[in-house]
Amino acid sequence: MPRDLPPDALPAPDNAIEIDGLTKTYRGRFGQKEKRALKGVSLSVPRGSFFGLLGPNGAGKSTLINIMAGLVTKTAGTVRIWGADIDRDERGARLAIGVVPQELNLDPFFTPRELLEVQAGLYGVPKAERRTDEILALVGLSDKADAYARTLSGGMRRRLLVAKAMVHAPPILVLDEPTAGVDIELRQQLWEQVKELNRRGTTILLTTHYLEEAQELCDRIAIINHGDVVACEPKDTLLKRLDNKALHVTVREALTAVPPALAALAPELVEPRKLVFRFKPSETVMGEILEALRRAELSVVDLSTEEADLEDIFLQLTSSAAAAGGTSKDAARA
Ligand SMILES: Nc1ncnc2c1ncn2[C@@H]1O[C@H](COP(=O)(O)OP(=O)(O)OP(=O)(O)O)[C@@H](O)[C@H]1O
Repeated sequence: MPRDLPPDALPAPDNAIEIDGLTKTYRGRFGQKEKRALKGVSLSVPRGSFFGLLGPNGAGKSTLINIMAGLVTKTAGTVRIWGADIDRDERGARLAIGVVPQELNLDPFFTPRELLEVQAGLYGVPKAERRTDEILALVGLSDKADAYARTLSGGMRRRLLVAKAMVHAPPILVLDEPTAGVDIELRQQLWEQVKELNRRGTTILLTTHYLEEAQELCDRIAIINHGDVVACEPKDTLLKRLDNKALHVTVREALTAVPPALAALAPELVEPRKLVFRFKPSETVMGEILEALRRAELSVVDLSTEEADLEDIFLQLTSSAAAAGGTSKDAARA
């Protein structure tokens, strides 16, 4: 694929990716029913963001990524990548994006250096502009530059795929479940490298099942379920959505029932000396609970709080979408 403009010479749009009303229906074959994998997805990925696309198995994440990568044909809707419409300027869209696929599909008889050189050739990157050694260093594979790919560990292969997606210096990097099967240490290394790319300005779109990773890495998160977007917000807004906190209190006195003075707060007596108060921080301040405990003449021995995390939100949103028959807007408003 010849390349006219280095991606950094392209005008920088506000949104690295803009998806509007995207639908995909896989035709049923061999008597199977057709499958609506995407049901009118609209999403914007701001330039420079670290964007997480979360969803359970079969939600439609790979379909979405494969449409962006030009591997799957959409049924309807528009997709603009770095300002290039995938229907009208397919090449512009392809040049602006580097995709790290889920499968470790590498030619075993190429070395990392050869692989990156071949890939650079495919994208028409002139020899003088190739950054093979720099990219290998960035993904921590300098010392394996001349080893056959088949001798690399799973984690190294994964990092090589990241390197391969970067040879044409795309301003957007898409990672489809990049840490599946990668051990914890290598996962951390990979994340550090991807974070560094993001700090240097690359927009990252990541799909993952690991909620805690999305929580740690991403600044914006979209949740997709049954082909619908059920949430798309800055991470902090999403985390604030669950207005729920739990206060765990250990008291000196052994209780057999919740004292009447606490009844209005409806705590749960989980053990004779342990009470759990669930409350909405927007409505109840913790001081009110402590004051009620004092009125009930209980001596507090220990206190700890528990905040909602992304996992809670994820479960809440995906289950409410299922209950609502999977309609995105209703679920997102719920
Ligand atoms: N080529 C295909 N033909 C028919 N149905 C398909 C095809 N590819 C995907 N599907 C279906 O479309 C839906 C979305 O699949 P997709 O792979 O996009 O989900 P996903 O969110 O990426 O899941 P996973 O995390 O398991 O990869 C699923 O129900 C899947 O079975």
